[in-house]
Amino acid sequence: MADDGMLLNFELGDAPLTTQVKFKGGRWRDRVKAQASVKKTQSTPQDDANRSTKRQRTDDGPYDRHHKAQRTSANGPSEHRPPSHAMKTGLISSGLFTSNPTAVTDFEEQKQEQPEEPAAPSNAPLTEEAENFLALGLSRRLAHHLASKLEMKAPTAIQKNTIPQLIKEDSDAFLQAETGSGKTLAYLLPIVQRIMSLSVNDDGTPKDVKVHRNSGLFAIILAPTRELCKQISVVLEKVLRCLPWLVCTTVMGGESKKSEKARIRKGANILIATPGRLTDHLDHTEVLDVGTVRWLVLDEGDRMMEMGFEQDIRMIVGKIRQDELLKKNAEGVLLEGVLPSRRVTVLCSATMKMNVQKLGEISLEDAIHITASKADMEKDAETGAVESHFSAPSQLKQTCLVVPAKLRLVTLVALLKSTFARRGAVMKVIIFISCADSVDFHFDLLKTTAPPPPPLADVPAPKPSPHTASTVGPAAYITSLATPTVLLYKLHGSLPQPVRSATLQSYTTSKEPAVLITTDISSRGLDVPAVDFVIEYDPAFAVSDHVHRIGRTARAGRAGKATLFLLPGSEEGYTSLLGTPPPTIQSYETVLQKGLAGPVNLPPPSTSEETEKQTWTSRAEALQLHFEQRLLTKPDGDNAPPPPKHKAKAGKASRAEKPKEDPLLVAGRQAFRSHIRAYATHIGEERVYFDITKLHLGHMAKSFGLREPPGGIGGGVSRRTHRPTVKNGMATGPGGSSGAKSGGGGGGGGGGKSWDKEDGVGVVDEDASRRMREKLKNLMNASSEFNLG
Ligand SMILES: Nc1ncnc2c1ncn2[C@@H]1O[C@H](COP(=O)(O)OP(=O)(O)OP(=O)(O)O)[C@@H](O)[C@H]1O
Repeated sequence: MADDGMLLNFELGDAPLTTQVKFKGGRWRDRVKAQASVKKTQSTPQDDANRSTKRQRTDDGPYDRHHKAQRTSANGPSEHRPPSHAMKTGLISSGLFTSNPTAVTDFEEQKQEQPEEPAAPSNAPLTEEAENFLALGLSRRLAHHLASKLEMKAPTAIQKNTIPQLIKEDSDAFLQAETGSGKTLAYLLPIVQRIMSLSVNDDGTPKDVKVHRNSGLFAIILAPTRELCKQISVVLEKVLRCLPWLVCTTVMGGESKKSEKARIRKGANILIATPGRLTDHLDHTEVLDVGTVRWLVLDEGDRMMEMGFEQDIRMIVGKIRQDELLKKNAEGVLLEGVLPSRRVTVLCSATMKMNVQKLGEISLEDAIHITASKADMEKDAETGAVESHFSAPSQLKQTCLVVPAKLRLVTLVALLKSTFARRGAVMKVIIFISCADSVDFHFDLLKTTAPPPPPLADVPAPKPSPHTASTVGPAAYITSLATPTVLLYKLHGSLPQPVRSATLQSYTTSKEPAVLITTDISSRGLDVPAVDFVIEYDPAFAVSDHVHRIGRTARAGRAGKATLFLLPGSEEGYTSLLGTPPPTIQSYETVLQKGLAGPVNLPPPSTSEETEKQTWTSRAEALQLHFEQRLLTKPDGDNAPPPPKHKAKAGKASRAEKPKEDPLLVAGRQAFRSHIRAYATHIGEERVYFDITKLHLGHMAKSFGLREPPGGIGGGVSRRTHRPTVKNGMATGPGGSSGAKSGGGGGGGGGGKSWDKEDGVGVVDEDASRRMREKLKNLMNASSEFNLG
């Protein structure tokens, strides 16, 4: 799974936490009844078995772990609500609205600070009267093709500043502009224009020189993910339709190397590649000649560095330089005057960090910094410094939802339900989740378990694609009378490439409202223009990733909304990093009230009178209870029968005879573990907001439909009382074996240095965290970039 091989240096223990449930409100008799019933419902037969087994494991250390107390509400919503339906029927598993930490933000005060007027789009194309592609130096043929076939009549600001520069000058360039501002065409159009000029005069008449696919490879474009490579190649193919003698091709992990070799042999003028696969071809595909390469574009350069492609990029740059020197003598005549006399490197990113500067040092020489705003460019040229411009498109409406951990899942459902309440208002949503296991789990949880409706006699049923059978399905819970069908999609780096491509294609072209649940694999460059709403259910590992994630909406001047889920307390401080104006902070109660104003379709169907009478709080409780019960259902649909008491106490022997668990429960536990591990990989500067020691694991487990946190997060490692020794970068010490793998409930605790927290949760040091983050990202985003085959 996605986090295989993750090494942890903290111990959260696998002992179950007993959830302290306090019921408030209603009659005391109801409270006592509910308390008694929760004890009964919380203690499932399976839990009993687990607990008794764990108590016998003396090597696991104490299991009565102390958790940091969070600020709890003195008068949460439950204070004034009537006893809910679930309470009356004795079905409560634990108080959803009790013992929750309260937000530190003053919502009322914050509301008043918000500007009333929506901002004008900052990444839209300019007006036709002000600018056009002809004036920027593109040929009539190309400009006409853009206007007539691609409906692009005027450039965007970054295109306006980049195209003339790259057509006239041969200096390296660093393009930095907001997400969705048209950077792809900003670097593609000048390259195509100059290659075209080899064989066509300015007035459109042909030259004597005939350029064709075998004339040489003139440009290489590197991108971090296969999805992005594919997307760039689609855009380029559309542009090249007016110049059919020019050819582009792609090489990327997950595709057949044999067919890639065959395409290279046939000849191409522009190559789009992932760095790993290109270095592989440079090593093994003799026919790949990079001696004529005049442009090297590094799209999403910072991401490539984060993903550990530095060595590959060094190798590619070195190889092009070396072959360039050899080639100059042989074919200099053909290229002279029209193509750049030297290799031009173009770096491209919406965000810039130190690692991009490093990338610049590897590949750029005297690069000019091109941004969408001339004022920024002039300032940078004056000061000689390249400033970080981290901003989201101004028309993008950002909100933060401060949700206590226990209420996260029901709030997500309520948010989606109200999003699709009006037909056609929102067509495409993306939900970002921290790791692949959690994506899998939420996809399975939120999709319907009902069989598909029988096909109508006179309408042939559409043939389901074998590639999307496990990644696309109709959603449950979030549909409404107005929007009876919402399709759910999942996408992450652990899926096979054909599945990834087919899923993305199906999501992009879906005519039904669609929700894509995904990891950061979809955060960079992905251009699905119709995305109206981005939900960051788990915050990004770094604020720059947040900028890219929310940038999947509000593209090219369109409107868009983004909502970030935060936990009450220190996470709220994260909003200070999110630019100006800061996002509006919303209360989860508003979302729940709106989303659960009407009944949620939960089996078994209740009478309409019964569901109509429910309040939003009781609907939320019923929904949470429903999720928890789904996880406790045996695969055959029955609830697990209680095992005989003697078996529960029988220690090891009983483990072999455990009743079969629901796959959803197994997935929920795995998702929880991976999520907690992923949480520890927030970058150092932001860990003050995302402090793993402040997470309430019991509450967080509830958001995975679990009644208690599963074991095995740093499993098998005893509580540390003194520092482990560090060997070869791996921590060893009591209970932790160097190099042991985590995951699947077992595992070890290598990889870190400090274990200095009283509560047994080790602090992850910066270096270990970086390694973990890299590893996680690699696994999430480009797992098979490194498994070329
Ligand atoms: N001149 C233009 N007129 C109209 N639409 C345009 C123009 N240029 C680009 N677009 C559209 O804008 C959208 C965003 O373009 P692109 O993907 O190149 O943005 P980007 O700046 O690379 O974004 P990101 O940083 O998120 O990768 C695309 O759908 C593209 O078709």
